[in-house]
Amino acid sequence: MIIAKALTIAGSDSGGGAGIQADLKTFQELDAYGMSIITAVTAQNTLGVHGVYPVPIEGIVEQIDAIGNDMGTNALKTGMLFSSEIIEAVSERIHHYQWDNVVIDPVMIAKGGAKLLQDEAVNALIDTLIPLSTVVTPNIPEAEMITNRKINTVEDRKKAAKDIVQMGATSVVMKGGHGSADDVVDLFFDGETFVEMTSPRIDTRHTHGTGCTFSAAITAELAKGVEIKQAVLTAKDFIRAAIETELGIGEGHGPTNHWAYKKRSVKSF
Ligand SMILES: Nc1ncnc2c1ncn2[C@@H]1O[C@H](COP(=O)(O)OP(=O)(O)OP(=O)(O)O)[C@@H](O)[C@H]1O
Ligand SMILES: Cc1ncc(CO)c(N)n1
Repeated sequence: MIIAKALTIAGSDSGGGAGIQADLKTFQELDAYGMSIITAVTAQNTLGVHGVYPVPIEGIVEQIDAIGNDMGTNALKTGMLFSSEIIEAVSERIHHYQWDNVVIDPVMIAKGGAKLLQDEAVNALIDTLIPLSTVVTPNIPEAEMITNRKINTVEDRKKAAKDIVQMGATSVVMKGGHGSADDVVDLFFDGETFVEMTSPRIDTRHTHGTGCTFSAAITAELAKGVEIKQAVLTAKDFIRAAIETELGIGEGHGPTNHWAYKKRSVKSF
């Protein structure tokens, strides 16, 4: 049996709904063998981020080398990278190991408002990481930061997606979770064609870690050899099932239900 291997390079969420923990749960549910590089430890629950402790660069590089020198990976994603130094070190190692199927979730701010990426690190993201990516998955505020554009209309989104491809990304999914329209529209662009992936907005406050879970699902699918557009469609199904069947854990923005997709075999696309 060939085992698909998937790697996450991200921050730890003690609450288990986002970050490394969401990624590993998602990899497991989608039948990929999960591995992790921890870039920062957060003290976090459904009420917010209470502390951020970046791992020293040598510790991050040593974790990556431990995987690169032995196990390898079929796909990887990045999440919380926190500083330009971490972004540069991670980019250099991805390049060194010639890893492909690279999913960049440009995590910047947690739902409660805590900064998970320092402002000055956006340039390092653009210069070193985006050019290595198979797909970049910004939400609207992240796409605004990366492209330095205000995004209000669908046309604005398309222009921003084109800008990100110009920066060296192979494809982009601009996520539409933020906002209050009846439908959530994720815009996929592969450099040539735009595809709007639309689903009904689910009315819930339990959306902690939706972005992490979505990008982890794309990564697991790429690890198994699925092509990018289909990987994104499956990820949208996965996150939809996970949001629809909330667990009701915690007093604030609770985690999504990582079991739901496999248990229900939801297929809506
Ligand atoms: N209320 C919702 N109903 C249906 N789908 C949603 C909802 N909220 C988010 N999604 C889906 O979840 C995925 C992640 O989108 P979102 O815009 O929430 O990412 P994000 O802001 O990066 O998340 P995070 O806050 O975890 O970083 C997308 O596929 C989006 O369509
Ligand atoms: C560690 C971590 N990564 C990403 C997010 C974004 O959801 C978060 N809240 N925490």
